Amino acid sequence: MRTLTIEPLTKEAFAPFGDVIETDGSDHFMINNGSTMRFHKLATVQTATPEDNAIISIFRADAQDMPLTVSMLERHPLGSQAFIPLLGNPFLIVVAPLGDEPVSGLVRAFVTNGRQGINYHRGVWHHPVLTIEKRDDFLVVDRSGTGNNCDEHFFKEDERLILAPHQ
Ligand SMILES: NC(=O)N[C@@H](O)C(=O)O
Ligand code: NI
Repeated sequence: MRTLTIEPLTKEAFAPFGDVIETDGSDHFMINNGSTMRFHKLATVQTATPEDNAIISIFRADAQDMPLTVSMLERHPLGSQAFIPLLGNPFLIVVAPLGDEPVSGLVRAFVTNGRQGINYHRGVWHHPVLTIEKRDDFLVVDRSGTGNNCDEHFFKEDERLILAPHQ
């Protein structure tokens, strides 16, 4: 099984998968009579139909045992999904490009710097949220509406991958 190289998260590297939500290097302008800096339109919430809603949730996620065998990825065909860390901790991301199924050889892993969130675009294959801390809180912005919005793909045994952040 291939051990994933864990790349530092950057807007450029993550562009095929979605947006990086961060102040560093982002467009901004002053508002509120000069008392507030607005980092504007860092990501767009994607939905599928006019009846859909963009909703805001909090995920309190417990750490997976590491090293982790990545045996599955999921995608949300009807909407984007954003994870914004509430406690300032780095977290791990495992993604694969759009397609009918994730391609094991194209799976990539990233680690955030604690000041970054991400917004998976519609249909981007990703692993369910992966903390580095024992437990961590995320603000999550995603789509609510009718129909199935979560496809899961389970890799064949020889396609599975290893995520080993502490080595
Ligand atoms: N199932 C759910 O709401 N969470 C996943 O989509 C995830 O990416 O963690
Ligand atoms: Ni998801």
